[in-house]
Amino acid sequence: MANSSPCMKAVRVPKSEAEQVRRLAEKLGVKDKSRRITATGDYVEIPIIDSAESFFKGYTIVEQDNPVFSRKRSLREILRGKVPEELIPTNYKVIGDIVVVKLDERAREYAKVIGEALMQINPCKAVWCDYGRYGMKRKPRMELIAGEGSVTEHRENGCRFRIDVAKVMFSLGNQAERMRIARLVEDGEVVVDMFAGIGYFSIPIAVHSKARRIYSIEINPESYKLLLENIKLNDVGNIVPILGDSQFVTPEGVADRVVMGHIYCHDYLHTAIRALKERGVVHYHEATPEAVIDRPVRRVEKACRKMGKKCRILGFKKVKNYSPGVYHVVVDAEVY
Ligand SMILES: C[S@@+](CC[C@H](N)C(=O)[O-])C[C@H]1O[C@@H](n2cnc3c(N)ncnc32)[C@H](O)[C@@H]1O
Repeated sequence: MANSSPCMKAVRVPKSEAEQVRRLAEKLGVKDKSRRITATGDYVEIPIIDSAESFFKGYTIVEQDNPVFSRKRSLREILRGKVPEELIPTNYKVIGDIVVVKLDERAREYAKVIGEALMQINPCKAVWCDYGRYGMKRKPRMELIAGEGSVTEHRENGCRFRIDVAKVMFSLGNQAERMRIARLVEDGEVVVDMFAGIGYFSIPIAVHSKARRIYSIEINPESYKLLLENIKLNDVGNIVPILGDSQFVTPEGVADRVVMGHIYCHDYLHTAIRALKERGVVHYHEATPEAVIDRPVRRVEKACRKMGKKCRILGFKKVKNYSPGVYHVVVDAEVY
């Protein structure tokens, strides 16, 4: 499996250019907010997220050996004496101007005070507690614990996403993968995004590639509505949004590439293969326990065999840790 240790990249610029580069990183949504901007001598380092280096061509990219982290420590400081040390969250995510935090079962009685502390250290309008996702639609179970509002605009990789955190999921951990796929798309390709959501993959593909057409299929009307808004927001004209179950509405024989961005979608592999032209690439996602780490590859190979097709595994990559001992992985396979 590809190395997945967290990347601590930063753009190193002379002080005089720091503000300009910071603004660019913010605008593109690629500034790593978990680390602080640091200055050494005449140079400033602006932390950026994994795979964002290509936005800073001509600048020096460094791997930070001693990154300075922000926020987490101050959350601990604010909550010391109010919340038992071991129940203070060590991690949370910022989506646009909303903070989303997961709390240990025992920390829930302190939800309000934790929410207020998070509002103190983040310029945000609301804090939501995330109780996980359920069903094939991956609907989040969320509770408002401070502030108000659930709709926000998140920027990443030069794309804008309008999102309602109370209604649809958003995984910041998939950010690098979304950009990786967009970069693989070659000029003139037709792409099918079988689990489009609010446009997680479709929007970056439309923004960063010269795809001829992207069929974006989404079953949940709430996500579909946001997908339509995001198409407008990013001013892209090559996405064909389709509301429906991809098992039934996926066009056949049209695609150079199919994105299966759902971690429980092995039952849809045949549909994905049918969507391809004579030859094409499938990006198949799965949440798989470490003990059966080769299961996703086996499933792709089996589906191809059943359909009388051959396949060549182009890549197998960990996207992120899903839960203890379970990985979210992606298989890239050429099918012909
Ligand atoms: C939550 S997204 C996956 C997240 C995404 N890969 C990312 O980068 O963050 C999966 C989407 O697939 C949709 N979905 C589930 N089953 C579907 C189906 N049969 N047809 C079309 N869309 C489906 C869900 O409603 C959801 O919006």
